[in-house]
This record gives sequence, C-alpha cells and structure tokens, in this order.
Amino acid sequence: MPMTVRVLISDKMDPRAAAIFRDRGIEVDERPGLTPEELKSIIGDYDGLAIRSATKVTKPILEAATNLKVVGRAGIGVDNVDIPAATARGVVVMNTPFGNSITTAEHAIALMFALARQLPEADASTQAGKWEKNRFMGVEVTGKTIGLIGAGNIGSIVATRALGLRMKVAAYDPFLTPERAVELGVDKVELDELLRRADFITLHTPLTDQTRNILSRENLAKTKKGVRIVNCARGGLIDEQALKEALDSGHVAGAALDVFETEPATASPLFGTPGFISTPHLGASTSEAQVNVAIQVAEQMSDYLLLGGVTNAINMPSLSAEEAPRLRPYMALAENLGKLAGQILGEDVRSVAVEVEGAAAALNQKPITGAVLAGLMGTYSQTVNMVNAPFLAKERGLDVKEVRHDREGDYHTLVAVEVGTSHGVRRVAGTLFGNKAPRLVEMFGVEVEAELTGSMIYIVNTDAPGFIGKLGTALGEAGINIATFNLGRRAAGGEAVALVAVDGDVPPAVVGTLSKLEGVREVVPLRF
Ligand SMILES: NC(=O)c1ccc[n+]([C@@H]2O[C@H](COP(=O)([O-])OP(=O)(O)OC[C@H]3O[C@@H](n4cnc5c(N)ncnc54)[C@H](O)[C@@H]3O)[C@@H](O)[C@H]2O)c1
Ligand SMILES: O=C(O)CC[C@@H](O)C(=O)O
Repeated sequence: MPMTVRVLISDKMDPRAAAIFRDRGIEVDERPGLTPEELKSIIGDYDGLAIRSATKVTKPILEAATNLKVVGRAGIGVDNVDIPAATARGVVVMNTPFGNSITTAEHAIALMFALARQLPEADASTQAGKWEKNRFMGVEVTGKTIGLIGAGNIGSIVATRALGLRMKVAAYDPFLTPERAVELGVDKVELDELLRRADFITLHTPLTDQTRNILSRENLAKTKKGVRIVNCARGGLIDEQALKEALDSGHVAGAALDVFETEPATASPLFGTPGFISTPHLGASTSEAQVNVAIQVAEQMSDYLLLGGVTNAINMPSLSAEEAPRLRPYMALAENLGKLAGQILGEDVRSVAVEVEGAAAALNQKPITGAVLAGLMGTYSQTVNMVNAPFLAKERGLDVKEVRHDREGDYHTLVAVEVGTSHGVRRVAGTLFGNKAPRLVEMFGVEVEAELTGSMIYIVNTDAPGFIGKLGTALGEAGINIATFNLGRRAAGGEAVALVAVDGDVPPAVVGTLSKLEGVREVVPLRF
C-alpha cells in the first residue's frame, strides 16, 4: 500500500498550494498562526512544511520534526529557517526565488514615490479635514540618482523601473559583474560613492554577516543631506536608532521601511517620526505574487516528496523531476555500495572516490555521490541521509572525489566506490541489470555478483573443497535459512568470498560459530 505523505502549511498561503498538494495525492493541513509550542507538538506527523515568513523553523522545531523531509518557503528569504540545523537533520530547504520579485520591486518604487511626495502624511492630513496644500512640498524623481545596495533579482527590476522614470541608477553589489552592470544600464560603484551620490537609497540584499547594519550610523553620516531611504529587503540592514536620529536631525529627509529588525514590529523608536513611513512586511503581498509562490512551492515540494526532484534547494544540488526516476536505481545501487563498504570497513575511512562509467557518466553525479556517502556513514550515524551526507563528510574531514569515465568498460554502466582506510584502498562496484536492478559485481578485487538485499553474511575464507557444505550445515543447525549464495574467488585455492543472503538476522553467536569454521578469515553480518 502506498505510504501517506503529509504536508503542513503553517502560514497564510494562497489556497492553490493546498489544492496542488491534494491533487498530487498528498494529505495537507492548513494551520496558520500556530504558536512555536503548538508547531513543535504536531510537526512530527509531517513529511513537508510549507511556510512564508511568520513561521520560525528553529532547531527545537527541527528536532521534533522526526519525519520531516522538506521545508518549502513560499518566498525568497529563508532567514526564518535554521539552515545548518535543517541540513544536519537531512531536511531539504527550498525557496521560490523569482515568484515575488516584481511585486517587491514595485513596492520599493511605491515607497520611493510615497517618500518623494509625502503621500501618507498628506492623506492623513486631508482626511482630517485640514487641506494643508502648502505643507507638503515634494521632490521629483526624474534626473535624481537612486542607489541600489544589492542588484540581484529585485534590485535589477528596481533598476529597470527607475531607468524608465528617467532616474540615474548607481549600484553597489560586489557580485555584480561589469558586463551585467552595462546590460542593466547602471553605474557599478563602491558603497562610499553610492552613499555620497544617491538622492534615494534602496536596499535589496539578503541579511548576512556582511550586510548586517550596512546602513550603520557611520554610513548614514556619509549619505547626501536630504537623502530618502527605502528598505524592502530585510530588517537588520539599517541601524534603526541611528536612522531615527538622522530623520530627527533632518539629515535624512525620509525613510520607508517594509521590514524591521524585530518582526512583527509593533513598537519602534521610528514610529511617529516625521518623514518616516512603514508597511508591515508587505513587499510580497500582491495576489499575483502570492499565487506564483504558492503554486511554485507546492509543485517543488510535491516533486521532492513524490519523485525525489529537487528545485531551488538552498542546501542541496538541483535534480529535476525528470532526472529523478532515471537516477533512482543508481542511487539505490550507490547507497548499497556505501553500506557494504561502511559495514565491512567500519569507521576507519579517510577518503571516498565515487567513479561512474558508461551510461552512469551521462547522469548528474552529485546525487549518486550523496547516496554513497549516506550509505557509508549511515552505518555509524542514525541521522545521515543524502541531504546532510556531503556536509557530514566534510565535517569529518573525509576527502571526497568524483571521477567520470564516459567510455564503457565490461559493463554498460558502472558505479564504483573506492574507500581509503589506514590499511589502504578498498573498492566495490556495481551495475544495473536491465537498467533498473542494482547488482554488486566486484568486491575488494574479487568478481562476485550479488543482489545486496535484506540480511546477508560476508565471509572470506580459503578456497577449499567441502567448505560450502560445512557453511550450509552450520547455518542450518543455527536455524538460519539461506536465500541466495553468491561466490567469488581470487584464484583456485586462494582467497574466496561468499555473500550469503539469509532469512532473518544473524545473531553474534552464529557469527562466532562461522568464524571458527576451518579456513574462515572474516565473517561480517550485513544489513541492506
Ligand atoms: N519585503 C518583502 O516582502 C520581500 C520580498 C521578497 C524578497 N525580499 C528580500 O529582498 C532581498 C533581495 O532579494 P532578491 O531576490 O533580489 O535576492 P538576490 O539573491 O537575487 O539578490 C541579492 C543581491 O544582494 C547582493 N549582495 C550580497 N551581499 C552583498 C553585500 N555585502 N553588499 C551588496 N550586495 C550584496 C548579491 O550579490 C545579490 O545580487 C532578500 O533579502 C529577500 O529576502 C523581501
Ligand atoms: O511571505 C511574505 O509575505 C514575505 C516574503 C519575503 O520576505 C521574501 O523574502 O520572499
């Protein structure tokens, strides 16, 4: 029977998101406004969590999320998600990077005009019956310089709109290439020059260690007298207390904030300051943007939960929903090769090289490598999976290498794993029969063909007549039924390898008995 997949939508989201989940056979609960305690108490029931900016996906929430596989952010900023904690727990975090960009850029332009013409104050005064025609003298934007701090998706759209308004555009963005600046029609400048030149400053960066407080007291002091500032990006980019003082002194003529250091911002020293305008994080709030991000997040999360496709993930390489089914048998093979090596070699692993050959070389190798690492490290860590395996491998100092051979060898497709240990390099390799059935074909230099499945016993012995009979008898006496027997050997009378699939677990006492059989060098019970 197919497993039930469940998603929780914990913020207010366009109903089209829930409809998509349901259409794709996913059970969905819409519970906006949960307290952190309530979320923590129910999150263990869900495979996916769809959020906007209100839900804080903290470490304690993730620790309680024992079934969670994906967090989908219907929007851009993921600063309300503890990404390292999600990654460590193997939870994919994805966002929808373009769905609300136009809307947010338009909000920045709207706030710029609201500042230029003091629209909120003029509206309040007029509706209060004052008709203060002489109080509200505005400024034109035509011919003025707008300074963009951050010229990514949203900043670039603001640039095009500002150029359409016949403004001059200067942009400070260390990652903006000169070619892109020319294409956009903006002047690429350093921050100090932007601060000195801009009549309007608008912020469009994420909040990072480099951008936090980018409009600090010191930098605000470097701005042109009479500057007007818009922030539709993230709270924390501006020193709010210093901004208040700059507004009070008249150095800054106006400031419009859609985002605050602490949200919801129900109190702020800025509230009531002349020249200050605010909106409650409305940058993305248009029906068009909310439909876009709701549809996109639901499609992306469903693709991941149902097909393994990964789009717009912050903590994992992309994998299209079309690629995912082709990769699935490879990932099963890769994970089992990793498990095989991990169970036999233990924690003494220093390096891992994953080689793909023939048909496998035409595929996206990252998921194959992730599956090998997940299988390998899963033998000594409970919480490892494809998402966190590359990070955990790095944390452990494992040297991970990927090798690709386009040519076919003995098999039309092959995945090989070379594991470096303190005793040297050991190699296991497998192929797909009929492009779908994973099979081990080589183990530590011995050709042995086996399906890695269920409970198995790995035995190394000296090849000698009668050994298989003795082994069968020992297992029979222990009440263990043999399902399949797979054998390989280096040379007649030399080292031989047996991979025996059995029904049920192999107790340590049986491992002890088998180890004492004549000629046996090594016995390892395996689980796949
Ligand atoms: N108010 C809202 O409702 C709302 C809606 C959507 C997005 N946002 C926020 O807007 C911001 C921009 O979003 P985007 O989609 O344009 O992101 P983006 O990633 O496309 O662009 C961000 C740009 O910032 C630049 N940048 C990074 N560090 C910088 C630094 N130290 N100095 C200058 N530039 C730097 C990057 O190079 C990039 O070009 C994000 O913080 C996002 O969360 C807010
Ligand atoms: O969901 C929202 O309303 C805000 C979205 C915005 O902050 C974003 O980063 O996309």
